[in-house]
Amino acid sequence: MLDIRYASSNKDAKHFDTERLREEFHINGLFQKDEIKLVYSHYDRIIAGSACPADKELKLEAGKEIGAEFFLERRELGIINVGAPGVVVLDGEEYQLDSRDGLYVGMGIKDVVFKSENPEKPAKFYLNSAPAHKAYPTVKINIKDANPVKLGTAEEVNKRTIYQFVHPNVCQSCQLLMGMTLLEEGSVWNTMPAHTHDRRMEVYFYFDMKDDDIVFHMMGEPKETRHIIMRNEEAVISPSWSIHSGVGTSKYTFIWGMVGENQTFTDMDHIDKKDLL
Ligand SMILES: O=C(O)C(=O)C[C@H](O)C(=O)CO
Ligand SMILES: [Zn+2]
Repeated sequence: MLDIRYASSNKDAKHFDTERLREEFHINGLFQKDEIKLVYSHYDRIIAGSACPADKELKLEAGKEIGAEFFLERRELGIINVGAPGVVVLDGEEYQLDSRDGLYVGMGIKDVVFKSENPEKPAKFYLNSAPAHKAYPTVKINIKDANPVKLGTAEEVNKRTIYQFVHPNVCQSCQLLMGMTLLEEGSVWNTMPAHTHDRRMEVYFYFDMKDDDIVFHMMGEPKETRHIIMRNEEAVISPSWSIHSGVGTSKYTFIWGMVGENQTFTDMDHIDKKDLL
C-alpha cells in the first residue's frame, strides 16, 4: 500500500495550518524494521520512501497505484543507504551498499530485493523513484564517485558540500536527480539564499541528527513562507512553487531528490534574502 499525497496548489497551501501542512508534505515513520514504506506524491509522480530489512529480505512490489506488473516496469529508482551495510539484489545480481553508498537502478529490472548483512544492525535504504521512458544501466555510486560542489561560508553558517549522486556527470537517468548534502561542523543552514525551480519538484530527507535536534524546514512561496519541524530520518515534499531550505539546532546531513522537466541542476530561480517574507 502506498501513502498517496495529492498535489496542493500554492493558492490553497498558504491557508494550511501546521497540522495540514504536515499532513500534505511531511513524511515520517521511515525505516520501520522489516518494512518498506513508500509515499506516492502526485507532484511529478515521485515515490519517496524506505526499506529496512532486518530479520527478513524485503521485495519491492508494484501495487495497483502504479498499474504495472512490477515496480520498475516504467520507473527508475535511486537508493542511498544511510544505515549499516546491506545488499540490493537486482534480478539475482547482488550490489553491496555500505553506509552512504548509492545505487541507480534503471527501468526494466523485475526483482528488487533488499537485505541486511547483520539483522542486529540493519541497512536503511532511502528510496526515490520516478516515471521513466528508457532503460539506463544500473550504477553503484560511492561518495567518491559523486560530483562534489562546495557551497557557503563559515560566516554564513552554511558551509557544505553537495554530492551529486544521480546526475548527468555521474550516471545517466531519465529524469531523477539525487544527491546528498553534508554540512561542515558549525554550519546549520542549507539552501539559503533559497531558490525555487518551477521546472522540478524536490524531496528532502534529513538524517544524521541527534534525537533531540530539530531542523526548521522552510517552505512556501517566497512571500508566503512557512516552516515544518523535522526530526531525524524524516522527509518533506517540496512542490515546484516552494522554497526548500532549513536551519538546524546542530549540523545534519540531507538527501535531496528531484523529478521534473529537466536535469539541469543549476536551473534555479534564486531568491534574494530581502525578497523573502
Ligand atoms: O545544500 C544545498 O543548497 C542543496 O543541497 C540544494 C539542493 O540540492 C537543491 O535544492 C537542488 O535544487
Ligand atoms: Zn532545489
